[in-house]
Amino acid sequence: MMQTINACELAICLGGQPRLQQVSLQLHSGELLALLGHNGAGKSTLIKLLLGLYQPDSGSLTVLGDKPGRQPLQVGYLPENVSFYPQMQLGELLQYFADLKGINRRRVKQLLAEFGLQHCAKQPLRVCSKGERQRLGLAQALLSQPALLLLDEPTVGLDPLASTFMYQTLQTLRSQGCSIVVCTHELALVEPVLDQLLILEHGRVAASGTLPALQQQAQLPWQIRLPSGHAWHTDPLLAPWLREQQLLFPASLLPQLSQRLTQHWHCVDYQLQPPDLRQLFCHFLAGTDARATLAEAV
Ligand SMILES: Nc1ncnc2c1ncn2[C@@H]1O[C@H](COP(=O)(O)OP(=O)(O)OP(=O)(O)O)[C@@H](O)[C@H]1O
Repeated sequence: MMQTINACELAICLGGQPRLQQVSLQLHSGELLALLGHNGAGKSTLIKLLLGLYQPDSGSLTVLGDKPGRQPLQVGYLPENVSFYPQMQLGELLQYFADLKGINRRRVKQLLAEFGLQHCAKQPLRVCSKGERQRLGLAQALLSQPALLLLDEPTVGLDPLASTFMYQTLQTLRSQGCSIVVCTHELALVEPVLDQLLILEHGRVAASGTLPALQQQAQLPWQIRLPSGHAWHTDPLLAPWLREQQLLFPASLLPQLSQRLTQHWHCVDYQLQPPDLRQLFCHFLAGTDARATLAEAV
């Protein structure tokens, strides 16, 4: 698998303050990285480094085997607050971006159709809905069929259907070999599609790796929801972990408990739930003040 991003010990100061420190990250082709962190953690700053808009003060960074910013057509970008010329028509604007990148009209038509934007192609941007503008934003990022897509909070303000559509699109792109970095607070939406996670806390890496690796590392309790109609409390092996209709236990006990359920109780219809991304996020950012309230709610 080709390495799309190779970042080693990146650091940058902005406005006289360290904004990123010792940030390392490797991403391969066809992988999706969820870039998470509290507001002001440094997510957008990292994206700007990947685009070559900022230069690191120290550390090394290659994007598609090159210095960042050297292959603009290979990198698609959807900024956080995308604003387009309000008086331009949606289709006209996509064509304008295509012309800037030297891309032909067929691709513009194809993207308008793919993103369900044909009906509003002749509408000025100022009357287009947030969802239509965001789909346009993604379409412009995909004009040149980039190998790497960088998305900064792509679903802010979108309704649940539009957000789901956005993540389905990302999943398709990923399966076609596109590498994706998505910066988001929509943990439930990104969880099923991510390959890797990078959680930033005040510019430093609070956690990074795959979801199973972080689930292992966090050592948060796992849950098994049990079916009703059994006297679970009579089992000396299960009883210590029983809370109403569920077992809450350390991951290391999973083989033992699941064996007990299947062999002793002949129970196979239990639901196993490892810690989810929201719980992991709170766990790894537990020291961050704003996170404390959130952690209590989980
Ligand atoms: N050009 C700049 N000059 C000075 N400070 C900056 C600059 N760009 C970003 N910062 C500061 O660096 C910190 C990280 O900002 P950044 O935009 O990367 O955070 P973020 O994680 O994307 O936040 P959010 O989730 O709120 O979008 C913030 O404190 C921000 O004010």
